[in-house]
Amino acid sequence: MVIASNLKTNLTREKTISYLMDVENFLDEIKSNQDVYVFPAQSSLNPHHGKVTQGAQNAYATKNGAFTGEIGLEQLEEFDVKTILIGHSERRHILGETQEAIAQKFNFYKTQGFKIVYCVGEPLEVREEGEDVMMKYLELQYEGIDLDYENLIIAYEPVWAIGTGKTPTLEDISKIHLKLKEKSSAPLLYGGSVKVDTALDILKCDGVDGVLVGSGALKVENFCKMIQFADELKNN
Ligand SMILES: O=C(CO)COP(=O)(O)O
Repeated sequence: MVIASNLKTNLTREKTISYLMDVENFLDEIKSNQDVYVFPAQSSLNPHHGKVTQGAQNAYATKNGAFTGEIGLEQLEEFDVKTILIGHSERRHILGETQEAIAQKFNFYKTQGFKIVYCVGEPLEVREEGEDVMMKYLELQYEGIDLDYENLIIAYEPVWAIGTGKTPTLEDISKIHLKLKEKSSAPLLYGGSVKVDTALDILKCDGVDGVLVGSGALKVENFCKMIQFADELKNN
C-alpha cells in the first residue's frame, strides 16, 4: 500500500528533517514494506535517501527559466526529487490551476520519468447533483492525462472532505474507487480528512490502495500508526 503525507504549508525545514527521520526509524523498527511518501513544503525539500520517498507538492513545467516564484526540474534535481503531486484540489480551486495547465505539467514531468501522484476530486455542489454528474466531473479532470503511464498513482480526494473532518461513507469510498478503477489500473489512494482513527477502515475499503493524508499526518506518530495499519492489513 501507498501511505503518503502531504505536509502542505506546514513544518519548518528543521521539523521536516526530524519528521522524515522519525518515519525512517519507524519503518526500520517495524520492518515495513509499505510505499511511504512525504511531500514537504518547498522550502523544506532536502536531499533525502531512505525508505521514505520525498516528493514535491508542486513545480512548474520547466527545467528552469523566468517564472518568478516557481521552482522547476533543475531545483528538484538538486534534492534528488523524482516524485511530484499534480492536480491537487487546492492548486485547482485556491490557486486557479486550469486542467490545461495541469495536463501540461503532467506531460512535462512524465517525460522526465517522474512518479506522479495525480489528484482528482469533486466539490460538494457537484457531489450533490448525483453520481453520474460527479463521475462526468471526475472524467473531465482526466483530460490530457495518460492514465496508462507506468509511473502514475491517482489520489481521489473529494474537495468537500479536504480539511473538513468529513469523509464519504466507507461504502461510498469503495463504490467510487471501484468506478475510478475502471478507468485506470494505477494505484488509487483516498484522501480527504483521513485521521488515525479512520485510516484502518478506509484502507480496508475495496479499490483503496492507500491514503494521501494532510492534517491527520502532521503528527508523525499518527502518520506512523497509519503505516502500521497498512502493514497489519498486508500481514492478515
Ligand atoms: O489534501 C489532502 C491531502 O493531499 C487531505 O487533507 P486533509 O487530510 O487535511 O483533509
